[in-house]
Order: sequence, then structure tokens, then C-alpha cells
Amino acid sequence: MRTEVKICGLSTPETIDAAVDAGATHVGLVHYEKSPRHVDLEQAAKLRRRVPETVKVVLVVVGLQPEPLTRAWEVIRPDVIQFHGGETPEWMKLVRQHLPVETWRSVGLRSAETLDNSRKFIGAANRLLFDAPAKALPGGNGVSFRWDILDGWEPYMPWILAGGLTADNVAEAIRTTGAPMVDASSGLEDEPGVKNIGKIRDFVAAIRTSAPA
Ligand SMILES: O=C(O)c1ccccc1N[C@@H]1O[C@H](COP(=O)(O)O)[C@@H](O)[C@H]1O
Repeated sequence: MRTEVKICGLSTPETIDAAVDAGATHVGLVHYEKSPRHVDLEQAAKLRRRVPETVKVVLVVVGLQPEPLTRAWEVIRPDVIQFHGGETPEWMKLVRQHLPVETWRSVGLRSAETLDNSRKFIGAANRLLFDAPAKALPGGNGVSFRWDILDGWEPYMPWILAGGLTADNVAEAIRTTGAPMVDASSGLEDEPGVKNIGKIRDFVAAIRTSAPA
């Protein structure tokens, strides 16, 4: 199956267009003020309108309270909300009941035990997004986790590989883990928050030319 690709932390029309043209299946907008990739609601809504229907828009949030989350959904109308903080399964289930949106949950993978704990998101998340454990930011740190934690894992729900992916390591990452979807952000930048269009193109090309796992 064709590997799905999300390019995250986009904040300009040019980089949105570059990700779409390169063949990304998903584009990510980070709505989190502490991030160098933060976009406010107005910017995010404008960027969202550039994205064709064939590409899904993912809104990344961290511990956003109910009212601002609903407001963000109303203004941006993302296809997916990616919860990247300490959001509980119960809270995510409530969101799914009230908003017509897919929910994804990040899990910082430290060990096989953290992998097993992610079962609690069955029924709350449509997909799990495996990233390195939080550092300065909850995500977007450009750090990979030990992919061997996934050795022998039998996926019980759709999942995504994230954390420190670049054009140089993504083919190996897919080969090693069998990831059906990959997600990259800071590895495609010249400096925090500034995406490089060439790096976006090279990243997607590295996936499309790599042999399937
Ligand atoms: O990108 C951010 O600034 C960010 C902030 C808060 C939560 C998540 C964030 N990004 C997500 O982190 C992962 C990994 O990113 P990277 O490739 O290692 O930079 C990815 O899912 C981003 O969507």
C-alpha cells in the first residue's frame, strides 16, 4: 500500500503548495503558542482554504480547553485533530461525539511499556502517532525514538511514525518499522519554524522511490 505522508508545521502559502504538489497526503498546522510553528486561527483558516479536498488537513493542538478547541474547529474545519499533549482518552471520546472530525493521539515512545499503554486510546483515537518522548516542546523536536521498540508489535489500530524524520532517514525508517504513514516537521526546516521547500520535496521523493517494507 502507498505510504501516507504528513508534512507538519506549515505556516506559509508557498510551503502548503509545495507539500501538496510534492504528493503529501496530509498537511499539518500547529496551533500551539509555544511552538515556533504556531499559526493563529485566522492564518490557519487561510492556509486551510488552499488545500485541495484530496489532501487532508491536520490541526495539531496541545491541551487546548473545550471552548478554544471548538472555536478552532469552527474556524479552521480541519479533517483531523492531532492531540499532542496530556489529553485523556475520555476527553478525546467526548470530542469525537461533538465534532465531526478524526482524532489522532501522539504517544512518546520510551519503552515497550509505553507502547502497550497506548491501548487505552482504542475507541478514542482513529490513529496513534508514535513520536519521541517530549523534550523542550511536546513534539516538533526533531528527535527519533528507538524504532526497535516497535519490533514484533502487532498493530491494533492505524498508526503513524514521527520524530526526527528527514529525507535521509525516512526510507530506512519505513523499511525497519513497516510504518504505513510518516510525519515530519522540524527535519524539513532551515531554522525553527522556517520550512525549506527543497527539503519537503526531497522528503516525499525519498518515500515514493523507496521499496515498500
Ligand atoms: O511541530 C511542533 O512545533 C509541535 C509542537 C507541539 C506538538 C507537536 C508538534 N509537532 C509534531 O511533532 C511530531 C514530530 O516532529 P519532528 O518531525 O520531530 O519535528 C510531528 O507529529 C509534528 O506534527
